[in-house]
Amino acid sequence: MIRVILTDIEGTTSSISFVHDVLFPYAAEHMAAFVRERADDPAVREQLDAVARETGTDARDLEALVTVLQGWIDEDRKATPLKALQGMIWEKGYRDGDFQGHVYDDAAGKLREWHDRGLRLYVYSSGSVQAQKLIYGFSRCGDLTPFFSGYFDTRIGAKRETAAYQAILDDLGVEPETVLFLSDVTAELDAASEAGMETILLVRDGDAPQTDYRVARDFDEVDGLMNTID
Ligand SMILES: CSCCC(=O)C(=O)COP(=O)(O)O
Ligand SMILES: [Mg+2]
Repeated sequence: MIRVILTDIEGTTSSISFVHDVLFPYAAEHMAAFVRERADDPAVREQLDAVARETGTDARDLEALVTVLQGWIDEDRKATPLKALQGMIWEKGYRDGDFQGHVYDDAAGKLREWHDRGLRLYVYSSGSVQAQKLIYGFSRCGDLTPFFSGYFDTRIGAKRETAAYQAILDDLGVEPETVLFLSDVTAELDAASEAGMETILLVRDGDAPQTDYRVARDFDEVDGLMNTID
């Protein structure tokens, strides 16, 4: 019986285009100024040092670090220091009202309903925990953060690695078959099911791929499929 729902963000609760056409360009536009202005802030410095270590770049060469980070944004690299810096940059955009977090109506409705039914809800995204709290806290459907019991990002591991899902299970202290993982990426479902979790593939747009996974078009269909899982 499912007691915990672990959800992906991009392509699952939220549209891919919001992340790629609004969030990523905003971070790209503001990255250089942010790094220049905030490089001495210990939280920012920690991430810049991590970028420098990972790439062999001089940690004091801010322009070179920005070039690396812009390249990572362009290739959608799920690198923890980039994700941390993006979260810090997006905070201003949300607070200034430049954009609201995109969450599908069906997702917002079911998150509330599942929470009220006593299910425990968690997020697992490549976006940093700060970015996760922002997209749900400043969502177009209102503040959804009260529905979540916790958040996981790439600091627990990469989303296509089984070890990350095992680490999440250890952290939650629950049996794998009581956890339902929702994602639009089959490689992530492969890793989660290898760890013993139940899974549903979200296909928000277009044709469903040939797959053995349960497929849902939205969270109303997820809710229906959940009843078929023992
Ligand atoms: C937290 S919103 C930004 C999401 C993000 O940065 C990203 O790379 C998408 O990752 P996901 O694991 O949600 O597909
Ligand atoms: Mg996704």
